[in-house]
Amino acid sequence: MAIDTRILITKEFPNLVDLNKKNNQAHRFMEGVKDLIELCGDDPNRDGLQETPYRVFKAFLEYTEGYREDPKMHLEKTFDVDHQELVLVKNIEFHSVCEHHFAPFFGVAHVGYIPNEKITGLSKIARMVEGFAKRFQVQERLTTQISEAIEEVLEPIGTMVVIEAKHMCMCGRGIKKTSASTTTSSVRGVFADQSDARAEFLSLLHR
Ligand SMILES: Nc1nc2c(ncn2[C@@H]2O[C@H](COP(=O)(O)OP(=O)(O)OP(=O)(O)O)[C@@H](O)[C@H]2O)c(=O)[nH]1
Ligand SMILES: [Zn+2]
Repeated sequence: MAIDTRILITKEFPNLVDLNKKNNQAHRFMEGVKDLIELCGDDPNRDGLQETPYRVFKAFLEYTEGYREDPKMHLEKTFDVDHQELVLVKNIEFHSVCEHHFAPFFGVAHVGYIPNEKITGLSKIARMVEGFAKRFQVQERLTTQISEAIEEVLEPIGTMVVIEAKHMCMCGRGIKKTSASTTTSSVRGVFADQSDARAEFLSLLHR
């Protein structure tokens, strides 16, 4: 029997769904997924696909939860510490969605900065990365947004971000290069001005 997906979503996402409005956002999204299933050549009413529009809606809310926060906010709780040396958080795993194909891309972000009085909690850097990753993205913008957030909130001596990722739109479709990975970087302050600073970041990164 078909479940009333609108009732389920109302319980889980009360702010997004108003059951009294037939044409609410969740309902429109799920109708779109049903159309997609039909256009691809399958039957949205067959047993295995009946709950799929609801699942896809929930999944997209998760993929895009970064739109419903300001990721910079996570950095705002700072501590005054006299440490003007590199702080490098390596291998922050992330999952994002490529804005061209809605295919996943995922990998690791390495985030380094040289504080100028203000430091933030290490987990907050990972939270900020998550906030920018959970949007429709390209890898270059993700990389820049992370470095600019650190620059803006922590006002450090310099910031350097390197992201390594695999794009499913290049692996499972299109050119189908399953081994290809992409590295991007964004440098600000002392990392833009001094090759020594970049070299220190890279030597700690590859340790
Ligand atoms: N620069 C950049 N390109 C990306 C990213 N994610 C996906 N792409 C690329 O976006 C491009 C979109 O190209 P289009 O020609 O408009 O789309 P397409 O016909 O599906 O391209 P193919 O993937 O070559 O089949 C492709 O080359 C993708 O590899 C990203 O994060 N950064
Ligand atoms: Zn893509």
